[in-house]
Amino acid sequence: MTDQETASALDPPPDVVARLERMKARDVILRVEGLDKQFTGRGRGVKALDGIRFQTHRREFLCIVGPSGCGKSTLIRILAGLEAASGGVALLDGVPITGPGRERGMVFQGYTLFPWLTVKRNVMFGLEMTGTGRSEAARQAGEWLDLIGLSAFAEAYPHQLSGGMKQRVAIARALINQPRILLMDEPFAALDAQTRARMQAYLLDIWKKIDVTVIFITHDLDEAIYLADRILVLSPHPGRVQEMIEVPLARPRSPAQVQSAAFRATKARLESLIHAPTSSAAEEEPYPAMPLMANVLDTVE
Ligand SMILES: Nc1ncnc2c1ncn2[C@@H]1O[C@H](COP(=O)(O)OP(=O)(O)OP(=O)(O)O)[C@@H](O)[C@H]1O
Repeated sequence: MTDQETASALDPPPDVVARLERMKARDVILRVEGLDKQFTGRGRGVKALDGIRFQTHRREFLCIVGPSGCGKSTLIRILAGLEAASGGVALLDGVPITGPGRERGMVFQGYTLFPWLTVKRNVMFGLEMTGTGRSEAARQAGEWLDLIGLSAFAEAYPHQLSGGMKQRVAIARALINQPRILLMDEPFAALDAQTRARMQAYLLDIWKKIDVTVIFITHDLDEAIYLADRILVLSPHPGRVQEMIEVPLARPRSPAQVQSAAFRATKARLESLIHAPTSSAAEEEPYPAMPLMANVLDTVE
């Protein structure tokens, strides 16, 4: 693809423009203004985030990508209220985030189900914690288990489930409290490629059916393009907003779109941003040349 072909493939077609316009006409649900994070401690401090600024609209699917160490997890932990910012503010429906809250659901990479509770009790947990009676919590958990196709496993324990099933339960557990935002930090990274593809399609299916905004961190550019309305690209050392990219692909998404010019152009654009040389002083050192081990007498290349 020439640069010109890439540029024109990045222009969304009219139906995608119209959908993105409808999305931007919805209320802003999350506004992040000048967010900084400085880790202090023994030795020198680390500036993880510097002046992060963006906003998401209700029912948007926003992915966040960037090189390792650019502060993606730090950012989502601040949005979850698990970490305090050093400066700036994140506002959910206009209210500053100062700690965890039930209007934010979370799904992380590690399987975070309680191993000593059954699948159904895991899903009920959030409701019971916020004061819903056990029978009502059980009724709602039953509905969610139907929705995620795991009713037959209601009385099973997490160790009896596959990785994909565990993450489906984790998603149901996060959504049962009807959060405004679902925060996902590499939720499918530990799954094999086939299960991961099924989980992506499955997540889009749920997202379509309920009123929730998704913020999804991933290392996988194909995953980001397949899922997102827009992709926030961060640069490292310290993490800064590099670009917000509108994904020029129609919905519903399908695996066949991976072959399209728009998909390939978006991936090329993301790769050029993420692998661009940085002028930062904290740039990674090249690996030193490695000597052969003393007992290696021939070469393999
Ligand atoms: N608790 C902490 N104390 C000190 N430094 C930290 C802490 N947590 C993260 N950092 C530093 O902040 C920077 C951003 O880390 P973070 O884990 O948010 O990046 P990331 O983009 O999620 O990385 P990865 O893609 O590898 O998961 C890194 O330089 C990291 O070493």
